[in-house]
Amino acid sequence: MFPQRLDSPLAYDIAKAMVDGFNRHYRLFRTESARAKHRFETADWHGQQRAQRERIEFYDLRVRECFTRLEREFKAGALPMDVWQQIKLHYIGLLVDHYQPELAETFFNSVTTRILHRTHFHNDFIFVRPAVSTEYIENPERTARPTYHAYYPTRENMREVFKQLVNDFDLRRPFEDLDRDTGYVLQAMKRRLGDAKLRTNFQFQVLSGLFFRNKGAYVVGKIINGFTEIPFALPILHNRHGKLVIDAALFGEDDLLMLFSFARAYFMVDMEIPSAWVQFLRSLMPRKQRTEIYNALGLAKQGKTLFYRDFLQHLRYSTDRFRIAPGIKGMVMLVFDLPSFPFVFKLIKDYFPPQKETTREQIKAKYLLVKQHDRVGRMADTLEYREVAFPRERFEDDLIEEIRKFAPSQLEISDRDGDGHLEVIIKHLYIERRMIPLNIYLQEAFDAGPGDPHARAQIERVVIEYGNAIKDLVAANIFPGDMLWKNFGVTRNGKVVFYDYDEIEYITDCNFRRVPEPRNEEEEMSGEVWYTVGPHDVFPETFGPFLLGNPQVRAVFLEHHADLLDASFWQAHKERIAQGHVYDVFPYDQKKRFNPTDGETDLS
Ligand SMILES: Nc1ncnc2c1ncn2[C@@H]1O[C@H](COP(=O)(O)OP(=O)(O)OP(=O)(O)O)[C@@H](O)[C@H]1O
Repeated sequence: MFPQRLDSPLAYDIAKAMVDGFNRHYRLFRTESARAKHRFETADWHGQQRAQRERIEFYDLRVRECFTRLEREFKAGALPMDVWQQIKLHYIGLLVDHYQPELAETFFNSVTTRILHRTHFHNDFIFVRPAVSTEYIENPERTARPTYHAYYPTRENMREVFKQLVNDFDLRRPFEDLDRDTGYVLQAMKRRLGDAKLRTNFQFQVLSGLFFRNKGAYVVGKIINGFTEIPFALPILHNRHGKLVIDAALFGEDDLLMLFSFARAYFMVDMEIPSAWVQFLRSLMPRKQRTEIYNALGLAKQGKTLFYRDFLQHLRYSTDRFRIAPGIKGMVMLVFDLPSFPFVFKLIKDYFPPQKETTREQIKAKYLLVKQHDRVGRMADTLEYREVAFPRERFEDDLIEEIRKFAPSQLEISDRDGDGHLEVIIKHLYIERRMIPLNIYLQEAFDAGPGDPHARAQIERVVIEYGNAIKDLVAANIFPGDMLWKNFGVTRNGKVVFYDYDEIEYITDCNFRRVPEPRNEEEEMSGEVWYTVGPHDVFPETFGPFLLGNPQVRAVFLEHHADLLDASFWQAHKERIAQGHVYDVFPYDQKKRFNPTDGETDLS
């Protein structure tokens, strides 16, 4: 019921305290993101990675701070519900001219859901749906930086305009040869545009801030010509002499999707009006959900909120049932999915078989490590949720039985909100993109038979990709622990991504060893491991028997990735990382680089 009067003197003060709490959060978040430019200019790669990691924590810290303030100053937990309703209305009022209203609404939800009882998690008290529009928000001040700039080159001045576009980012480090790089970019653009006539509206629209991640900075924009729009991104890197170079020109939605993939670390971008950035980015990648774009921009809580809204909407408009996910069941994770929805839901089992010496806390710590680490396009991002309620009638009975058997502590079946509908409530779960498990993918190709050329090509491509995935992980200082095919998935665009995190370790914590020579015949003939093995010892030459049973797989693997079976490969990279080296990992095809010998090479 809508209150006729806002008559609680406390309600405004509380709403104001919450907006202040959010503003403080966004100010800190933005400052940290803006500092990425300086870190890039000064080649502070460790600092960049540290900041990427630490920024993820900011949100929860600010929510906790705000919650504590409300409890201390206003005894928020004891307030009657009509006051809470007024708080929401005041809060909406305070957001009328706000530049990040959607994020502020999410912040409100994060704070209030810590205080209110679950039965009040509806639109009267929290923002189940958004209330304040994010359309057409602009900062009217003349000095404010707009979301994007438009440039209108002609054929004659294209080179000059393009150089201006790059110089407008005001990078405080010289380019080695911007004129040369401009030539590369314009050539690539010409190839892309073909002999299309330049229309009167021909222009470049470019987001006004650079996107920073690891050792790269990216210009992101689009070319508009008549009715055609071509998205583009230009990676800027340091070359081996510490000078800046434009390393490639990426055109089209597919290349941008790779750059903004869910399997990479979040970008650092200085944004005043994030919704306007999201809108622009969506125009470049219409197939990418808004939730994933917010995630890629480091606004992961907003991504989470939108994901949940999209998920509820999907549930309402679908009829299929949650089921045990296809593939080999996990020993520590219980995985289920909804066939019509492209994500999987993972919960940690209550007990594990003896070979898995781990605990719920350790597994959570590994998932957190992946969230905070550079995922280099090879580890899926996860969204973590607590107390998720699903309609009971949408669950298959054998899935319920499975959860009851392996994770009873995580399961509640009840009608908590008293609306007459039974719900399955899962205490803690991770949600991540569904992929085709690599073992299933390979099996399908094996089943097609060695005479099928398409299947053979598929096996070859995916085995090479698998080795590349492991090498990218190595570059990011990650040892996957368990490298079996079943722990990797194949994405929509054919990339191989790792998703089983419970055994990962830092490469620098592992001890890569050769299997010692047997000292006598008895040891030699022994089918058992006869040498002593420390807790962090890894014997790469023993990977083969588990992975390479199939002759075609074996041949392809040995041709491209035999080094992975050699302890010295791992040990050498471990040493370089330990010395402080940060490897380049390119979020685009190496073939697209203008000058592949520039800078360092990656591991492949
Ligand atoms: N993102 C995903 N997409 C598709 N299927 C998945 C995904 N994540 C997990 N699965 C399926 O669930 C199974 C178990 O998942 P996962 O490997 O994470 O569990 P685990 O308990 O850690 O496994 P292990 O027993 O190897 O330690 C996988 O083998 C796969 O079949």
